[in-house]
Amino acid sequence: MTAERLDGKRVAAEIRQEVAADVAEFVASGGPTPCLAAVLVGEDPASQVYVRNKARACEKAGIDGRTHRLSADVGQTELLRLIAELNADPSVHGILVQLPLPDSSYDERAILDAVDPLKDVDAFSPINVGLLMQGRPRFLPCTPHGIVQLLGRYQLSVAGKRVCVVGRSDIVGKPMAMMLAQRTGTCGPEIANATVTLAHSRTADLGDVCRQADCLIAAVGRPEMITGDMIKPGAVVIDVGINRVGDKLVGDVAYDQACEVASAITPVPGGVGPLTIAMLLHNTLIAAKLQRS
Ligand SMILES: NC(=O)C1=CN([C@@H]2O[C@H](COP(=O)(O)OP(=O)(O)OC[C@H]3O[C@@H](n4cnc5c(N)ncnc54)[C@H](OP(=O)(O)O)[C@@H]3O)[C@@H](O)[C@H]2O)C=CC1
Ligand SMILES: Nc1nc(=O)c2c([nH]1)NC[C@@H]1CN(c3ccc(C(=O)N[C@@H](CCC(=O)O)C(=O)O)cc3)C=[N+]21
Repeated sequence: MTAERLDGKRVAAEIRQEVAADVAEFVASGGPTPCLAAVLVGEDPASQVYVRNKARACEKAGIDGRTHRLSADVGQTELLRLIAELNADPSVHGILVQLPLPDSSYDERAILDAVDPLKDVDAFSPINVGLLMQGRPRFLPCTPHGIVQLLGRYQLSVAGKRVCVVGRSDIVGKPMAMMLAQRTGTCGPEIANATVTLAHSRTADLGDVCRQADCLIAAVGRPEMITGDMIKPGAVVIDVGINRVGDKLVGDVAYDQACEVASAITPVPGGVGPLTIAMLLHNTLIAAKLQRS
């Protein structure tokens, strides 16, 4: 079998056009130009790329994208001061603090908690996590939401099926598992009602657990750790991993092997990454709408 390539880049472009049209309509109706403030602390090269891509995407969608670059040693107090300033600035609708922060001198939890929940376009604040958990989300976290959109637009239903999410981070794995297990309509009309297994580094017999899955979602951060023998024939494989190996980007899935077994798979690059950015733009427009009313 040669798996269908799920083109995240194309679907992301489609979503970005839809967001651009919605932004234009919102502004034409007298709304303010949506504005996203990204905060980048330090010089991490991957973060630089991501923030640059995001700024370009904002511009194309008619969103005002601002980047606040701080040196790695500004410190907790200064960073909290900037967040308080952005919270209080009515022209800023969305705030994103790029992770990871440069070192352990920052209390990441306290910094993310400081972002006004109405401007929390990453959906990392406790209130937004809680609302999602309860099935009444305000913002959906960007990466899992991008995956839901991709599955929906390729009409790959997971309803009633077994999904295995590998990785239990607060950014990807945990909210992904939660979203796919929700009732119809909770996270949009597209995708719900899966039977979800959430695997992690303490999972026994990971290969067996993965092989049960009709849909396998890898968000681990280990290059090509999901090998062909861990995939159920005909499964849909979503590779969230972004790993820099030498000068190449590789996913968490051994792509060539997986293509022989899976029915559909996302590539890296060009899979989940571009969708994350598209959903961030979507959330920025939602934030602007929330703050208008
Ligand atoms: N495409 C995109 O838009 C995005 C991509 N990413 C990428 O996705 C990957 C994961 O990121 P993130 O979710 O932040 O990851 P984290 O590093 O926060 O978490 C990794 C998870 O993988 C689990 N894990 C580690 N080793 C194993 C193993 N051998 N077997 C099973 N599980 C294991 C960990 O388990 P435990 O909890 O037990 O430690 C943990 O739950 C990274 O490559 C990252 O760059 C991230 C965000 C967005
Ligand atoms: N507060 C916060 N929110 C995030 O959403 C967040 C974060 N911090 N920190 C890091 C991770 C990672 N992440 C990516 C987004 C897009 C691509 C992306 O566009 N990738 C391109 C390739 C880009 C390249 O060439 O390097 C692709 O996969 O095709 C990658 C990774 C968001 N994250």
